[in-house]
Amino acid sequence: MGDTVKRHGADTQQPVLAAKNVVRRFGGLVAVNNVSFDVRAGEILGLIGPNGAGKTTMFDLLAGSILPSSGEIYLGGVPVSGEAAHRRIGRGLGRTFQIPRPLPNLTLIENVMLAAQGQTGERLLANFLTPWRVAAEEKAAAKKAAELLELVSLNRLAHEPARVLSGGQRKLLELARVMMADPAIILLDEPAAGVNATLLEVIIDRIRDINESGITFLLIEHNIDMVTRLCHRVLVMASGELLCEGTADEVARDPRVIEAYLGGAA
Ligand SMILES: Nc1ncnc2c1ncn2[C@@H]1O[C@H](COP(=O)(O)OP(=O)(O)OP(=O)(O)O)[C@@H](O)[C@H]1O
Repeated sequence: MGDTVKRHGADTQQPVLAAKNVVRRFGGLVAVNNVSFDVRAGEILGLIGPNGAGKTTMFDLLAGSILPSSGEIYLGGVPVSGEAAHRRIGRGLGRTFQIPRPLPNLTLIENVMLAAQGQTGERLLANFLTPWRVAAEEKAAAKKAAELLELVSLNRLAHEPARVLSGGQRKLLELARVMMADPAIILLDEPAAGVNATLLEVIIDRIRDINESGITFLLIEHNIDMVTRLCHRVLVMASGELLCEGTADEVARDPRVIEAYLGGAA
């Protein structure tokens, strides 16, 4: 796990992840407008809002794929706004994408192993000088990858090429891949999109299990049933701004939220 962020129970006062007055402009468009929020250790926080609200831009800012025009992002209390995405992964931030793209011809287990952080085998000189250490690390990574595939209910397919997977199974594989780096918090981008009803239940159960093991989640999701069942708290964005926050039931009844969705649909 990253040094910066501890799993919940270690320090419940400090938010795992925080945005303070974050602004992101694309030319004249303000995609994220002065947004502030905390993600508390151990929670599953939902991020919802109509199309174009700024949710994906917010994820890109949190993960470090893009930098804010102003404002600050904190990971475990440490300011990280200027840090590259891979540094934030090292600090305990994991992220999945709406459309996962595993390497189709590699097996599931190989795909998960590829996500391992800082393997000695990646460094040529170390590989040459300490081959026994590389072999031991590879064995440990294979064991961990197998356990993670079991955790996401894909162990049966561990030695199949990733190309055989359905869209929903790719989401589960993506979850296993992200877990390989021992994240403290995982940003999930639309885990329910394009997933059939049976697999959706598996995904909900697995996210719940992983959360109960101590990992915090922030998830963008349009499937309100999933949000209601999983999220302890929900943030609503519209037109780049944070409109309100509360439980799923509270925000669903909020007239500003209803208005934002009706406006977006018009
Ligand atoms: N790279 C970019 N260049 C210019 N405009 C962008 C860029 N990325 C996003 N935008 C604009 O920023 C606004 C917010 O987009 P964003 O994708 O963050 O919304 P969203 O809430 O994730 O929407 P959806 O639910 O449809 O994915 C939109 O008006 C979008 O067109």
